[in-house]
Amino acid sequence: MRPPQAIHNWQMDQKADLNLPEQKPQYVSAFRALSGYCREHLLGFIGVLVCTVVAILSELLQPYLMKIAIDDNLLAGRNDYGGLLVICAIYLGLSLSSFAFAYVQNNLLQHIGQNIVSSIRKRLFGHILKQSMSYFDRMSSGSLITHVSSDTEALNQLFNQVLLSLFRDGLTLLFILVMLFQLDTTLALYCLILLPVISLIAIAFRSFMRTTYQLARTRLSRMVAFVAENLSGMSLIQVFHQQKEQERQFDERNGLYFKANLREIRTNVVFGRTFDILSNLSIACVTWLGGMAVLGKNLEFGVLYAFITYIRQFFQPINTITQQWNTLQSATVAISRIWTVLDSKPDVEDKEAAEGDAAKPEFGTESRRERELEFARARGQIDFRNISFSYEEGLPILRNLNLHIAPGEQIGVVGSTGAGKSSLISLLCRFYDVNEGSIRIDGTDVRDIPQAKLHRMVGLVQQEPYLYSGSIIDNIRMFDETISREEAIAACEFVGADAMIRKLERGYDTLLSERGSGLSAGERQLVSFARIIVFKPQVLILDEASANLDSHTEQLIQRALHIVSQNRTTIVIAHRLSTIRQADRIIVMSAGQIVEQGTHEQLLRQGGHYRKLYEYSQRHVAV
Ligand SMILES: Nc1ncnc2c1ncn2[C@@H]1O[C@H](COP(=O)(O)OP(=O)(O)OP(=O)(O)O)[C@@H](O)[C@H]1O
Repeated sequence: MRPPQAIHNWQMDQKADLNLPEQKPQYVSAFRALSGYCREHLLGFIGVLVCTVVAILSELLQPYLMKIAIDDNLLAGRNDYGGLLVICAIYLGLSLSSFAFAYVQNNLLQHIGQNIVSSIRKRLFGHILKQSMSYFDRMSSGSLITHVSSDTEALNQLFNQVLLSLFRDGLTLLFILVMLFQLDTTLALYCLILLPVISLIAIAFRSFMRTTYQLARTRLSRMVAFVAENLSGMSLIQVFHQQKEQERQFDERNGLYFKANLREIRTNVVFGRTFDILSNLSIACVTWLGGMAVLGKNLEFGVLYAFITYIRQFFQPINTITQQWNTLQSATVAISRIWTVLDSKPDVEDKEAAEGDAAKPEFGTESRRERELEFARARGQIDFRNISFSYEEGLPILRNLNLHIAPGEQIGVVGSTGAGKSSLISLLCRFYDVNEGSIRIDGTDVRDIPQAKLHRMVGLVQQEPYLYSGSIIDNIRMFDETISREEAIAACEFVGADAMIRKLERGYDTLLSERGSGLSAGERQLVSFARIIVFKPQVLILDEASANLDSHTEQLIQRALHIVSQNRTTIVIAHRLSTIRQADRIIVMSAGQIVEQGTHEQLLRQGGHYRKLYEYSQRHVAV
C-alpha cells in the first residue's frame, strides 16, 4: 500500500511548495482561453459598455453645466432665474442618471463575471473528477484545491476589479481629455506636459509593486501550506508533542507574511499620495496660468472652474488602473494554471467503441431490474494474463503475473508489505492500465469495458472506506435515488450493521462528519459492506483494514464478508490470516509475483512463505 494518507499529503504539499514555478503571465493565450466564455455574453458586454458611457457622460457633463451657469448666467449679469432652475434640474437629473447607469453597469458586469467564473469552476471540478489515479499521484491535493478555489477567485477579481476599472476608468480618462481640449486647447496642452512624469511614476510603481505583491503571495501560500501540513499530520504532532515547535515555525512564517503585507500597504500609500501631489501640482499650475488668462480677460471664469474640476477627476482613474495591474497579472497566471489542468487528458479512458455504443443506455442510468439481469448473466471469471506494471518507468511493481479466478471463487491474497497486492487490485478496477498483458472479466478485456460499467461490476471495499459528510443512509445509497430507504436498511441488517446504526442517536439519519470520523474503523467497514450489497457487484474486492479491530467488530466483519461473498467472485487482501483461512484459494505474493498458491492446509504443508507468515502471525497473536 502507499504511505499513510497524512504523510502522503504532507509529502505532496511539500513537493508542490518546493516546485512552485514562478509562472510568467501569458496574456495572449490566457485571454484567448477566456474569450470563448466571453463570447457567450457578448450582448451583456455591449450593455455594460452602453451603461458605462452613459454613466460617465452624465458625470462629466456636470462641471460643464456649472461652466454654463457661471459664464452664461451668473457672470453675464442676466437675472434669468428660470434658466438657472433648469440648469439645476438638469444637474440633478445627470447625477441620478450617473448613479442609475453605474449601478446597472456594475451589476451587469458582476453577473456576467460570476456566471463565467462559476461555469469555469464547474468545468474544472468535473474535469478533475474524470482524471485517472495516476494524475492524483502527480498532483498534490493542495495545488488542486488552489486551482478550484484561489485561482477561480483570482479570475473573479478580474471581472470585479480589472474589467470594471478598465471600462469605467479608461473611458473616464478618455472623456476628460476630450472635455479639456474642448474647453481650452492651450491649458490642456500644459496639463499634458505632466503625462510623461505620471507614466514614469506608474511604471516604477508597477515593477516595485510586482515584487512586493509576489513576495506577499509566496509568503501567504507558504503559511497556508504549513497549516495544511499540520492539519493532515495532527496525530503525529500530538504523539510527538510537537505543538510548541510547530507554533514557533508558524510564528516565523506569520511574521514574514506580516512584513510583506506591510510593505505592500506602504507602497500603495506612497503611490496614492504621490498621485495626490501630482494632482495638486497640476491644479496649482492651471490656477496660475488659467487665473492669469481670466484676469487678462482671455479666458472665461466658468471655463477655469470646469477645468479645475476635470483635472481633479483626471488623476483618480490613472491611479486605479495602475493599481489593477497586479490583479491583472495574478488573474492571468491563474487562467494559465486553470487551462493547464483543463488541457490534461486522463491516462485511463474508455475506448471510443465502447463510448460510442449509442444503442445502450448510459451506465448508471439503467434501471435496477436491468442491473439485476446483468448480475444474473455475469459469471465473474477473472484472468490476469502475463501482466506487468510500474507506476514509474524503470521501477517494475508487477512482473509477468498470471492468475485465473473461476466464477464465484473466493481468493485470499497475502504477502509482505509492498509486494504489490493493492496494485493488482488497482489494475483490476482500472485505476491504472497495465503496461503489458491483459486483465479480462468474463473474457472481455477491462480496457474494452466502459469504466462506469466496470465499477458497477467490481465492488471495492477499501482499507479505509471513504464516507462522505452526510447521513448514513445517503452514504449507503451513494445518493442513488433508485435505491429505496428500505433496501438500504435491509442491506445493513444483512451485513449486521443495523444494530450498531440504530444505537446512534438519529439512527440511519445520523449525520457523519468528514470521512465518517464519528464511526470507528470497523463500523465504517460495515457501512461500506452494506453499500456494496445494495449495488450488487459481480466481483467483490475487500482490502482488509490493517488497523486492529476489537474482536466483536472483527467477528461482525467476518460474518458480513461470508454473507456478501456468497455467489460472487471475491478477492480479499488479508492482513490478518484468520480472515482468509476458509478461502477457496490463497495467493501469496512477493516482489510483484505470485510465489505460492493453494488452500490454507496445502500452503501450510508446503512449508514456504505462507507457513512463515502464518507462524509469525501466530506468535504475534500469542504475544
Ligand atoms: N501511486 C503510487 N505511485 C508510486 N508507487 C506506488 C504507488 N502505489 C504503490 N506504490 C509502490 O508500489 C509497490 C507496491 O505497493 P502496493 O500498495 O501494491 O503493495 P501492497 O502489497 O498492497 O502493500 P501493503 O501490504 O503495505 O498494503 C510499493 O513499493 C509502493 O511503494
